[in-house]
Amino acid sequence: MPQQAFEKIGVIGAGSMGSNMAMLFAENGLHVSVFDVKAQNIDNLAPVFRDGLEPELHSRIVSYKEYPPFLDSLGGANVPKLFVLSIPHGSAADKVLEDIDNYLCTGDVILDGGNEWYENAQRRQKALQPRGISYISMGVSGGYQSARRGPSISPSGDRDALQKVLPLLERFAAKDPKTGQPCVANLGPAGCGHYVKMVHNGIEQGILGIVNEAWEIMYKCLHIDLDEISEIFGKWGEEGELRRNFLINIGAEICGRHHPDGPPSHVVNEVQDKVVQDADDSEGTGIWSVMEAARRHVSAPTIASAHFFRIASADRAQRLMVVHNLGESIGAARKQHVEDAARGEFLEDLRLAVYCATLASFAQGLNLIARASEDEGWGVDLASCIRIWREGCIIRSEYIADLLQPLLEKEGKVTNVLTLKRVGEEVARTIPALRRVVQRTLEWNAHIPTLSASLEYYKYCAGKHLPSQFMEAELDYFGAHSYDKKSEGAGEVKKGKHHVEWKRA
Ligand SMILES: NC(=O)C1=CN([C@@H]2O[C@H](COP(=O)(O)OP(=O)(O)OC[C@H]3O[C@@H](n4cnc5c(N)ncnc54)[C@H](OP(=O)(O)O)[C@@H]3O)[C@@H](O)[C@H]2O)C=CC1
Ligand SMILES: O=C(CO)[C@H](O)[C@H](O)COP(=O)(O)O
Repeated sequence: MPQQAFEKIGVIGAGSMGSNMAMLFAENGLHVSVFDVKAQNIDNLAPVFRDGLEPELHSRIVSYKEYPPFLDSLGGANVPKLFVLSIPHGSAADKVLEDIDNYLCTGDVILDGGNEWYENAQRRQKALQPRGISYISMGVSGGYQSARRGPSISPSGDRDALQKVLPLLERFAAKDPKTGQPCVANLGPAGCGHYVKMVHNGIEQGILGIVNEAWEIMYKCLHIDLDEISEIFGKWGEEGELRRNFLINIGAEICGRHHPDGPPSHVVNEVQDKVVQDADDSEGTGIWSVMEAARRHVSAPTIASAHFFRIASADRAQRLMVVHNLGESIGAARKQHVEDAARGEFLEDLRLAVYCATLASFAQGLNLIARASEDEGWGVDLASCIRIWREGCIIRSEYIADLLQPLLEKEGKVTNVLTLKRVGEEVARTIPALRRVVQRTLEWNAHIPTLSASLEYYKYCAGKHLPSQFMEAELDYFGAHSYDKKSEGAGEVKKGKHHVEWKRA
């Protein structure tokens, strides 16, 4: 029997995501109650909702500074309620669940829309399930603009509860402009929705690094002015391999944005070169993606290099001490003179290099999801991940989605995206451009941790004879770690059978 759909939703956490989702829920026919721990945050919402919503919807959202009236507005302690949490990861959600515990009852559904560590989500789901309360691990992507207009959503958890809320989430989610399909899918059991969102952010971190490096090469090395870079990014984002690539599209807008008042100046030029959200622990997904890749033995150097670059960027004061110690020239990108004709050719190489490296970031992320899904028995469908990332999210990239979705749908279970024939053809077609860009920009001393790591990734993944032959011998020399012999074929991922007494102890 179909369950009665919810008519009300309680949004807990009225920050940039929560407040915008509240308005979108109101537009999707729900009565919305909003709560935040800080009274000031609730006071700040009044003008936001007044200006952001059509007048006839104003009465659909009511904000609360205390839990009891907030929870009563949703029906109180004995009526099944729908919540969405949009708060920082970690202890905040545990505190919320503790605070509202007396009001929770069988049939309640809690959508955790934060960037949560998947094991926290699994723990909460396990604790609430015996009481008939469904905790849904719900990745939400696309930043606050998408929270307002339609995000990409990766929910997972109790199947019946998800069945009940999926029609609402399908209305709420971004729609693929090609097919009109909502960018949401039930990804599997508890925790994996947050895992997929974590990896989305890992891939995002890789692409942010790649685009960042392309920007420096154009701006600092080739001395292209920002308005022209805006046009270049604009063209890249219109057609070809980078079409409708969100981070390229917004790169065009960022480079073209001038201060409206005063003498002409670009906003991006006043931005300090620090990315701090990993280092101040406000965001965990980048860190966890790197940890998970290492823990599950999945090679993900594009994602990891972008991450370590960000960490080094965060503490500018410490960096300046290193600059003082090592000298300025070591870390400074150098200006180059490139003839006009050669410049066009180089920019085309750069465009393809950005694509080739972006494909590496996707491959690494998908391989990580595949491995985690296998380890945990989640059964995550990689094609569904690509489908829900087609619109509304930060890593949306039409060409890559058009390439990967049909391949993954056809193949079903894939453990390594680089083994797919069409992906191989794409890498073969574009890696020469990536190689040329890395080669030249290395000479220019540009910062290219992510581009160069992506090149090396392809090189070692496609290496028939790796120098690790020598590494294995060294490991055997000092650690008696033993090795497999070439004559024995590929063998398993297991300790070898042979040891040589290289030197007596
Ligand atoms: N910003 C983005 O682009 C995206 C963010 N996310 C995730 O969504 C979640 C919310 O992000 P965002 O809106 O950007 O963050 P904000 O900091 O803007 O909002 C979080 C809100 O939750 C409040 N809060 C903190 N602790 C509690 C609590 N225990 N109970 C109730 N409210 C609480 C905060 O109050 P206070 O002001 O006191 O801190 C704040 O108002 C995070 O998990 C984030 O990682 C997901 C996708 C995109
Ligand atoms: O979740 C997000 C987008 O999807 C948030 O924007 C988040 O802040 C991204 O952080 P990071 O780049 O550190 O992963």
